[in-house]
Amino acid sequence: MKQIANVHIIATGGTIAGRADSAAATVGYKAGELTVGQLIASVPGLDKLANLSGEQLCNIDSKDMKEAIWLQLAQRVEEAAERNDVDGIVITHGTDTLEETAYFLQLTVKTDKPIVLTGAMRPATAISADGPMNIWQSVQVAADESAKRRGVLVVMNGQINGAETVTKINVNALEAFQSPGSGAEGVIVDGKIFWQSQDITDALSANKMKFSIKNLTELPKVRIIYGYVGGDDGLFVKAALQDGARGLVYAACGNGSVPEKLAGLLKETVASGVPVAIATRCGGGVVVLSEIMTATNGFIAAGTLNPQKAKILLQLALTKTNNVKEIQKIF
Ligand SMILES: NC(=O)C[C@H](N)C(=O)O
Repeated sequence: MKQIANVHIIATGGTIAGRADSAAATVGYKAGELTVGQLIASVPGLDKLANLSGEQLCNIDSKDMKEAIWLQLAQRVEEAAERNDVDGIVITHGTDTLEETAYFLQLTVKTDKPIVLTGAMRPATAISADGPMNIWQSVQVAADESAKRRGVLVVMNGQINGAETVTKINVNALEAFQSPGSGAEGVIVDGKIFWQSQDITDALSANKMKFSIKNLTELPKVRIIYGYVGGDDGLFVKAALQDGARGLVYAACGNGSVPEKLAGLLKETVASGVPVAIATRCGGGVVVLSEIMTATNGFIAAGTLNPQKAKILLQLALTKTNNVKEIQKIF
């Protein structure tokens, strides 16, 4: 008899575990209601795909995800990945902050086993709920040898995206997640996985790059400042600094376009020892800064990372060093 893989499911809540009063409701529901056991039971034949175990870490709407929960989750994922009787891990999660959790795990969890995050856009009680198929496909990816050494993956709506590139691009559609620029790593069609990217990492060197969170009880405070017309008075920069921010991410309107009025304050911020990463609100492209902005002013270019992911990398970089040049290298 063919051996099937062992997949451990960690449930955290979200719409995938959401319940509404009516089967037609896709908005007025409560996220984080079903338990991990109920989620597993809702997918017919899942036990034939893999030997399953499950745990409930929390049961929340992911708008309420906390960095303290990330620290617990990363530890639980790593512990599960170290077990000989676990071949892959699936994490069920709300979609609103799923990309952030995925990227945090990507930067912190040392393993070469598949780690897959999934969620749903329709609550579990809806007609044509997308959760069960997403769970099925996630377990399938987590159980597959070919998904090893690909970093943390997000499986939704038949697409497999990488944690670093994926972002939620639609608030209603089932195809809510995409990787602008790079595209999906793979797709799942008719129960088969088709990889579109051959981007397999060397697990040893990838793991060496990971940040250790073992002794952390909280992450350094980093705030995102959003760029927009009329938002150049520095109010939020000053408030963030007063509140003890150890780093800032500026979500510029374009490629590194810091308004003249704000540039002075941000330069002073860097000079005072608080690093500033420049990302973009554009949703695509690579932020590349001029020599003057990096070498002279000490700004950090976020590259392809969106502001919310640049924030996570800056937080973790700050656990190692405050040195702007070092942090520029990490980015
Ligand atoms: N589709 C979803 O999962 C949205 C929900 N608000 C959540 O992030 O938990």
